[in-house]
Amino acid sequence: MLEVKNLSYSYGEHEVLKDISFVVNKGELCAIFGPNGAGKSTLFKCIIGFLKPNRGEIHVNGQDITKMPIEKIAKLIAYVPQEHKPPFPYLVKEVVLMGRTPHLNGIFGPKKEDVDKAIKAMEAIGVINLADKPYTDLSGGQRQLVLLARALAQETEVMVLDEPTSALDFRNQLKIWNILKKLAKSGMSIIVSVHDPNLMMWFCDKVIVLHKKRILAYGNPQETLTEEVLKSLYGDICEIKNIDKFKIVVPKL
Ligand SMILES: Nc1ncnc2c1ncn2[C@@H]1O[C@H](COP(=O)(O)OP(=O)(O)OP(=O)(O)O)[C@@H](O)[C@H]1O
Repeated sequence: MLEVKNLSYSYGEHEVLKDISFVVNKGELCAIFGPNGAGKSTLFKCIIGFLKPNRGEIHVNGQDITKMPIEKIAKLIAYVPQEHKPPFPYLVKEVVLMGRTPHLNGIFGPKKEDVDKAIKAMEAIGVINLADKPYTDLSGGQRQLVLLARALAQETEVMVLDEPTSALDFRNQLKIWNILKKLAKSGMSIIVSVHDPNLMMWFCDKVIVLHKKRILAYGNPQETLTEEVLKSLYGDICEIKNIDKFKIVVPKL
C-alpha cells in the first residue's frame, strides 16, 4: 500500500504541490490526472526519492520512505519514466535485467534466477522478440514497452508510471492498460499519470485530480470525473456521454 500524507514541494520559490494526501491500496490501479504542469511528474519524483518533499510523509506498507536511501526505495517502488535515453546502446535484454539491480548482491552480479525473471517480464509485455536489439535503435513506443518490462522485472509492491502509453498505438495502449489492471489485481499498488480521460475512466479504479497545486477531486473515476471537474481543468470544451456501460468524454463542437 502507498500512502502520501500532507506532501508539499517547491522548486525554489515556486510551489508546485501543496498538502497532497491520498492512499493507493493493494490491488488498486490509481490515476493521476491533471493539465500540463499540474505537478504529476514532480509528485512521482518525490514518491521514488529523486526529490525530497519540503513537508509530508510517504509510506509503503506503513514504512516511511521519505528518509530512505534511493537503493532501498528501489526494492519497494518501480518507476517507468516518461522518456529515457541511455548514453550507451545497451541491448534490450540488458536494459530489462537492470530492473533486477536493487535485488543483486554486491559483486556477484545477476544470477540465473534474475535472467529468468527478465525473460519472463519481456514475454509478459511482448518484447521478447526485441531482446537482442540495441535499445537505442527502438521506436519511442517500443522503448516504452521495454521500460515497462524493466519495471515488471523489478518485482516491487508499488509501481509508478509516468504516461506509460503516450507513444503507443491503440492496440498496445489497450494491451498495456489491461496488463496494468491485471498486475494491480495480483496485489500491487499502481499509480499512473494519464492525460486521456477515457482510458482513465475505462481502466482505473481510482483517480486523483491535481489542479492548482492541490487535489481538486479524488475517488472512483466514474463519479469523480464530472463535467464540472473537466470544466475547471480545461474550460468549457467537452462533455460526458454514456454509451452502453462506458462513460465517454467528447468535445463540444
Ligand atoms: N526542475 C525543475 N525546476 C523548476 N521548475 C520545475 C522543474 N521541473 C518542473 N518544474 C515546474 O513544476 C511544475 C510542474 O511540473 P511537472 O513536470 O511536475 O508537471 P506535469 O503535471 O508532470 O506536466 P506534464 O503533464 O506536462 O508532464 C511546472 O510549472 C514546471 O514548470
